[in-house]
Amino acid sequence: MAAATASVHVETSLIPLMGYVKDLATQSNKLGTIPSDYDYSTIRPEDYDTDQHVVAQEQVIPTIDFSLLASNSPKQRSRVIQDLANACRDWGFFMVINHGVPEKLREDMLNAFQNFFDLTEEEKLECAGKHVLDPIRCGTSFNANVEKVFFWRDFLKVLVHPQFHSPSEPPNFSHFGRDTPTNFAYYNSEISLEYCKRTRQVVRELLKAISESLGLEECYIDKVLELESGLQILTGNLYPPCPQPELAMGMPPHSDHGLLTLLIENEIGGLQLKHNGKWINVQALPNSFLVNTGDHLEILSNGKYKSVLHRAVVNSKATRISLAMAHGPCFDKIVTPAPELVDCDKNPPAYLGMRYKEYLELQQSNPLNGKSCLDRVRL
Ligand SMILES: O=C(O)CCC(=O)C(=O)O
Ligand SMILES: [Fe+2]
Repeated sequence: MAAATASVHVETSLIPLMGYVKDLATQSNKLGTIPSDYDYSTIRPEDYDTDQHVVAQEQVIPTIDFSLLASNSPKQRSRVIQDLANACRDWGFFMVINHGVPEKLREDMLNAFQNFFDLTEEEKLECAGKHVLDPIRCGTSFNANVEKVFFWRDFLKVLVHPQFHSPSEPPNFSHFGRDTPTNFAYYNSEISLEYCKRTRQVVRELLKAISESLGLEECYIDKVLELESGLQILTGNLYPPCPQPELAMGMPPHSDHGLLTLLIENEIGGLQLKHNGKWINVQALPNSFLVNTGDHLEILSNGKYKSVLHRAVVNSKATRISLAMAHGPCFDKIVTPAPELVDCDKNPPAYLGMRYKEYLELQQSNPLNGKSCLDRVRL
């Protein structure tokens, strides 16, 4: 008991010393420079490519019309499944339109996170710097305790399924409520719960279609990975304006741990993905979800669908906020390639099985570095 208390004390004490990028940005923008420990270009030239902002020509990113998945016409549904197969195989990324999640709900979520990031450092302290798998955790960079270079990013991570958490609960968090005439909380848990439910529905439908696209039965992924109690983690990312955006990085190249991540952003772009060896700027269609395929889809599909490498670059003009909703298997599930997709002669298993919880802990407690976590289970 004493040891647990001590370790929490040590970790939380690191956060106020380092501070949030949001506060640092005000000072840096006055000076016109960033501190050297945010200069990503000197430390990771291989990722920096010396041409962070030289990206491939705009390309047409695959778009999936979600409403057609519910189509009565089998022909139309099978066309969307084929589109999903192509997107997962060739890109590991697609945009989803006509998904039915109301625009107002998305805006309310972005506002809730904006309100959270607007809190003072002291007010944020209750959510700060705990263990990587704690249900509510905010901080800066990715894992500031283990990084040599920091990223131009603050975050709030909330576990929202199978247990729903919200930073405005339990009641002792209520002092975060702004002192406005109505004294409403900065983060409305009902709105968050609704958003989580709606995005989970979208993902489970997409995964049914993706199952079919792999030649598996429709509910295969849902059943085998026990998505009824699957993990859902909501991460809000804040990227304040940066006076030297060509030197800093919001989030370094990485793949996501789960199956599919649904991302929305305020109107400011910054997400890039690696496609055919080049970085591509993602320009979101209005009201669309940006969908990344994660490491566990790569494992389950035995490498047929590779998780996409992506990163977030920053800019000097405007604050960017993104909300990434990660969806994964059940925490205790040991995920291996689907036996139906393995053939001992022609297509042997390419990944070892690992409990999803352990995988997540491994990814979150190490520096975020490309697909280094997946490499640990690659055969
Ligand atoms: O902000 C973005 O566009 C990317 C965020 C991201 O990759 C993540 O939260 O895993
Ligand atoms: Fe990501």
